[in-house]
Amino acid sequence: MSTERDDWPEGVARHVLPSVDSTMDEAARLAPGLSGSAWIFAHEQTAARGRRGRAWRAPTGNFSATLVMRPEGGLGQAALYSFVAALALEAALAHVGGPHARLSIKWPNDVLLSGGKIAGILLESLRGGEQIAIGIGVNLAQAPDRSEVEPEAMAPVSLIGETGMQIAPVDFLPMLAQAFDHYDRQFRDYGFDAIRNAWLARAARLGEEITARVGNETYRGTFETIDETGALILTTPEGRRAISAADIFF
Ligand SMILES: O=C(O)CCCC[C@@H]1SC[C@@H]2NC(=O)N[C@@H]21
Repeated sequence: MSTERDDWPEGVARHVLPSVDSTMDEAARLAPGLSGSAWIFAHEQTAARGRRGRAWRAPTGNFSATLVMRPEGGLGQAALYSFVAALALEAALAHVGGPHARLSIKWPNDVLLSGGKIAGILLESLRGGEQIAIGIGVNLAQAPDRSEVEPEAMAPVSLIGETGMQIAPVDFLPMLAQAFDHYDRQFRDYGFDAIRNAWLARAARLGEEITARVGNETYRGTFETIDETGALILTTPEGRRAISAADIFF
């Protein structure tokens, strides 16, 4: 189903499914027939996945969707969309969570609420990078148990648990789609600098000591900034390091 309403970005398609294996898989199936952007939303996913092959629990009541789009600047720019998506997600959650919701973004794209992980973003390239799939899962109603995630990972939290606010996942979709459209326009009009500045204003632990795990190596240092490629800049006792992929621990 594809519809358009006033609270929905112009020219963007919407597919609403009762249940699906993973909205990422559905995105890959639909992508060849999509000329523009499309949000694929599911009330429930039975085989959702997270980053690095981890499983992702997506029960009814939590938000699950994937945006399929053609990235500005091709595959080279595609990874920067994870910052665009994180900003959009933070904005949509701020809208729902109200002024007291303590939101921040953990590099590169985990949105935190009250210091716990409320949402995850998974970016995959489709059809050789011609299109990208940006999968977003939000614990609106339920968070997995602490024992279900790695011991060093951020504690999972839910919107309802931290703020008492309740929103149906399907009602969260237009808020997120509009917020994404807003930051996507900023990216297209003003480049990554605009996104980078907005992202840094919301960054968790900026200027503080953090740990980055890159494969088997672990680096501890001060989180200085992110560069024009989105890499995390860490000042360690051995010098300045640009890290483009890592697990981050506080
Ligand atoms: O590991 C993470 O933090 C990323 C989690 C991404 C989960 C979302 S839910 C919607 C989309 N479909 C999936 O199978 N995964 C993503």
